[in-house]
Amino acid sequence: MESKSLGGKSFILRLEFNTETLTFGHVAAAISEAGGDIIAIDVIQTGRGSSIRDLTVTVKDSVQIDLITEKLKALEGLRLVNISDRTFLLHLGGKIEMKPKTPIHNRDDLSRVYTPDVARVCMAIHEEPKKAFTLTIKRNTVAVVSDGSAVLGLGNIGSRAAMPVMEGKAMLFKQFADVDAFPICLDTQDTEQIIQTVKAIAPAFGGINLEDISAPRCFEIEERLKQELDIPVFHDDQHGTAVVLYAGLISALKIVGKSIQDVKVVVCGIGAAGMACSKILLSAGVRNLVGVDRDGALVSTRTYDNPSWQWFAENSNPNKEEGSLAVVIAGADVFIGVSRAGLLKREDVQRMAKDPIVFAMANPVPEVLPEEVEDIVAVMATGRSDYPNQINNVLCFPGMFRGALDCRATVINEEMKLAAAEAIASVISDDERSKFYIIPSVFNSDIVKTIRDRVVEAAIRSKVARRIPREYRQ
Ligand SMILES: NC(=O)C1=CN([C@@H]2O[C@H](COP(=O)(O)OP(=O)(O)OC[C@H]3O[C@@H](n4cnc5c(N)ncnc54)[C@H](O)[C@@H]3O)[C@@H](O)[C@H]2O)C=CC1
Ligand SMILES: CC(=O)C(=O)O
Ligand SMILES: [Mg+2]
Repeated sequence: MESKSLGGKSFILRLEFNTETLTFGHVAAAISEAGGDIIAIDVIQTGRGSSIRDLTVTVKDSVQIDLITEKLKALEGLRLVNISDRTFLLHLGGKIEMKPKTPIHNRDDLSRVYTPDVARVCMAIHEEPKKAFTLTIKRNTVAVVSDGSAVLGLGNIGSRAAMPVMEGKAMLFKQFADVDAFPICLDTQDTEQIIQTVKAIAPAFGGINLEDISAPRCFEIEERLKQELDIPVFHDDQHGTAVVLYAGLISALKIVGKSIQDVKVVVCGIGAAGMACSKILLSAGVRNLVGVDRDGALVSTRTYDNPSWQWFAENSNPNKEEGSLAVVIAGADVFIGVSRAGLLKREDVQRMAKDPIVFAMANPVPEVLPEEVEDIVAVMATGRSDYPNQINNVLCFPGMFRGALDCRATVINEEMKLAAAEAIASVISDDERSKFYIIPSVFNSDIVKTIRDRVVEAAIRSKVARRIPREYRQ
């Protein structure tokens, strides 16, 4: 994978230099010539004739870090003490921790939080199981469950390697919605074992967020768990992505002045995300939607072993278009990529209809990088945090679960998903909307609350709420 497309990186260089033979200007010039930007300087130690400094340097391409190192090593009087990758530093020891809500100072405290007094609380729950929601962490917890089979667009990298993403999701849950989420990476990719394991851990949780489990197993796992558990089960890559995509597309279509019924949409990658994004668009009125996977367009003149593809072929592609992405992209108004890096070429975009909308949402590297096509697209979005228009399920899942937990919903249903999409779309006014601002940022202070409120209202309306939050009580 090309380092450039993984985005800018920042490193901390610890340098010791002889201040009698070398000025800081020499050091800064060497870094700049090799393509680095110094964004912070910390003086660690100064002594007679020498100085130790930490320089935080950003580079666009990791090749530049080698150039910087070479240039610095060539400077007489300078010692490169250490290089640290800031991203790895941030991951040292993991990104999250658990903290007690009250301190335990003495034996009396100990008796109450633990044995003997805890037994009375246990028995209260035993007698009335729904008290688990008031007397345990259940009312605020979500399990982020993965089997490591489709981690971002990195593929089947396994459960250990999936942990940094799941910790990241847990972190986002807490930071944006104050939900206590637990990363749970399972050492099995067997559908039945995953279902049974999630069922077995469910008592501790108010909701289950399935993450990065590949299609088609993810469909059965989610369906079965929805039927067999009484707490919301939500496959984020399917529904979180579809909700945000739908909100983004409504907004982008306003920019180009096209209507959802009239556009040709090509979805590349009919896996978990592609299937759900397509379903939401078909139910929103898209008539001409063509799905493309490894063997080209899914079309009803062919038969598929994968039942979800068979359904897809029978419910899309009305003109029975066949061929590769490069073929079916002709005349498309919208490209939605939820597949792999680099699959969409500039020549493909040139063959799209006037004012093309390109949502290249594969992570970490999109189907096409914005800089490759920005001069020929009307609206461009990616799933990443380092470009404008981030279409990413992070905009949905914190507010969605905040709402579902607050009303103790038994499920997350279609009404709640639609409410979340409308909430996201409502945060940007027509005056604010532009080709670089079709979707609110996850840092928009209104986003989680707006989604949460609409989700609670939808859950109450559709009778899946077990608790009516105070502000909705008559
Ligand atoms: N921006 C966002 O919020 C999200 C982005 N994604 C991204 O979407 C991608 C897919 O994720 P999932 O649906 O969870 O994985 P998945 O494994 O369920 O689906 C991926 C699909 O892409 C297909 N594919 C692979 N190579 C292809 C090719 N050369 N041409 C056409 N199709 C090809 C696979 O056959 C599969 O059907 C990943 O890159 C992921 O990071 C997923 C969820 C959310
Ligand atoms: C954003 C996300 O969930 C993914 O790329 O898989
Ligand atoms: Mg994911």
